[in-house]
Amino acid sequence: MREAVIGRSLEGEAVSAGAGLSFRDVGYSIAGRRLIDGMTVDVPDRGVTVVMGPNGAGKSLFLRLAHGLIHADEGAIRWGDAPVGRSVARDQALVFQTPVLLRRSVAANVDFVLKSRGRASVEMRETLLRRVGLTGFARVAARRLSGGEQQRLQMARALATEPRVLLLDEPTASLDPASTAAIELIVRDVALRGVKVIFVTHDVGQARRLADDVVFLANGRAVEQGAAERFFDAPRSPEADAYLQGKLIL
Ligand SMILES: Nc1ncnc2c1ncn2[C@@H]1O[C@H](COP(=O)(O)OP(=O)(O)OP(=O)(O)O)[C@@H](O)[C@H]1O
Repeated sequence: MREAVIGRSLEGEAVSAGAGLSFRDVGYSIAGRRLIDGMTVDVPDRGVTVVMGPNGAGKSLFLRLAHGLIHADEGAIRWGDAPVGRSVARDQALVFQTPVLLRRSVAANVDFVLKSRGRASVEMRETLLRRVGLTGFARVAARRLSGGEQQRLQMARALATEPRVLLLDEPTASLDPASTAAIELIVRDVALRGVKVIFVTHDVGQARRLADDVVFLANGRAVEQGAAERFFDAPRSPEADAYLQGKLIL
């Protein structure tokens, strides 16, 4: 079967860009509809950046633009000194809400990614499975795992690429609190190891637990960004204020 790409990284290939992300006046339209509109964002090169905003705000498009999966019509997107592009994307892993896995064993799922980097070994696989709390699951068919376990396996596959940047698009949206906590632990561990994390979520509690800084989007624009503590204590924009109070923004 065709392998679904969840992230790419080429060992030994130097990428000059630092992990700091900047959007400058970025525009993106589909069929004449302006979905991202003059978006300017600066994301620090360390820690966990949480991206929040109402449905349709442009969070997924933001991640896809940042990863180079789609291309801006206007403006500039850079990671450090380098424009977003293939060489930068190779240093990143992107994890979606719905796990994208091979219909094979847990071990085969991790080995596939390790092999693609020429570094498959039982030891590496076991280390990765331990990091995501799946020790002892190697021979289990991936499709037999619970939703939370599948998402942890997807995290192991992402980490197998040794990304410098981990982009997560609502990875816990369909998980129960225990599975959500497990993913959050992994995310914190990854960030402590120096990997830049950009995490899209609707869950304000989760955002408070994870965020070092926040980017808040509404209507295809970044309406607010900055340190998490300040954002949650005193949001400056009416949109973020309404969102944090659970009020619908149209
Ligand atoms: N391929 C596409 N074709 C047309 N419109 C699109 C496409 N992809 C996204 N959009 C529109 O762009 C807007 C932003 O979409 P996006 O998926 O980034 O929102 P989001 O903030 O991630 O929303 P949600 O919280 O619901 O996941 C939405 O109005 C969506 O309908």
